[in-house]
Amino acid sequence: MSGAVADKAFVAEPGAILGTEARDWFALLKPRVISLVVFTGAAGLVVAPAHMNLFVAAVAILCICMASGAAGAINMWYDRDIDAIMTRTATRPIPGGRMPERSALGFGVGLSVASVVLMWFATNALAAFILAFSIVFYAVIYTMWLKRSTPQNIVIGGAAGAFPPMIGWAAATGSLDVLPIVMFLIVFLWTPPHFWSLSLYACKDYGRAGIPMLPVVRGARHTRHQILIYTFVLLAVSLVPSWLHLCGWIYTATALALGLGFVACAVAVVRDRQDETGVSLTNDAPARRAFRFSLAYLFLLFCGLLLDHALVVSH
Ligand code: HEM
Ligand SMILES: CC(C)=CCC/C(C)=C/CC/C(C)=C/COP(=O)(O)OP(=O)(O)O
Repeated sequence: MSGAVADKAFVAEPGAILGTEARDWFALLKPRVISLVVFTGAAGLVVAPAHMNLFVAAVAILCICMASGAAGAINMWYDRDIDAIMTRTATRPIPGGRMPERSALGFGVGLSVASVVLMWFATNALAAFILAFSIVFYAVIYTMWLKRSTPQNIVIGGAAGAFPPMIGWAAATGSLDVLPIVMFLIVFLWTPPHFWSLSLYACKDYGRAGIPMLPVVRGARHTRHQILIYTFVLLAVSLVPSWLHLCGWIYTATALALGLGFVACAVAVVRDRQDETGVSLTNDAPARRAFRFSLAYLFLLFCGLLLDHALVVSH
């Protein structure tokens, strides 16, 4: 969509109250998504072997929050044309006509710069560098390039959302180690089954918007099998910290139980009743369940890691 067209679409409501505007700025940050992103970043910071000043730790977590929100705002600015087409995203602040596109871009870029500078001053150059790289990875490499060009978009682009545990660890220690790299790999391998479960039932939306998501390009049957493969690999990689004796039994039991639960969800997705083209005859009930489970999986796995760190590893 050209700037002129989008600007015409923006009609400032004369009676707009501050509450409505604040809600739109907030929505631009994709707050529910960043809550989990920030939690994984905080987990990386907490399990790192360093005694960090509480105030500095809080500032570092705030920087991850600002950066992921900023990247989300730039994503919404760039994707305003396709967001207007998809039912799920049509009421977002820009396609909904409640925010001028340039304001969203300025907000995203300003917040990005502020988050990186603040992280550098508060912690160290390594954490600030990975933070900046994550913003560029999500806002430019995923959003502006991969998302519209390849069905592997979220496999590669998923790296953006996997960096926060490394950022948290780097903020605390000024360096990296095996555990934050494995935490990166866990989020990286979790992203495809997380997103492809949703894309199975949001497939029509993506098709109409011309986004080459896997079920649109390769079909639902292929996507179901890919989900199953990734959950198996995720289960194996989630146990690496146990094999390397970086975690204790609480983490191992959590990873095993959650991993088997995720595999069971994926098996149900593969076995869903389908027509001859692989399209679900159950309104994608198993895929919807797998998506919900993916959110619980990542949250609880990192809870297990934190609990393990508090009760087992540090004693
Ligand atoms: C490229 C990678 C990813 C893609 C393409 C993706 C895509 C999506 C999409 C399309 C939704 C639905 C949002 C909606 O209904 O408006 C969603 C929801 C969600 N995603 Fe992801 N996601 C990715 C990575 C991540 C990461 C790394 C995290 C956190 C670590 C995450 C956490 C969440 C959460 C918490 C929700 C639920 C939001 C809600 O309830 O509205 N996602 N994701
Ligand atoms: C520290 C830092 C900068 C981290 C970045 C973390 C982050 C925001 C990861 C991406 C998660 C996400 C919402 C992807 C969906 O994008 P989409 O455009 O495919 O989804 P949409 O259709 O809902 O807009």
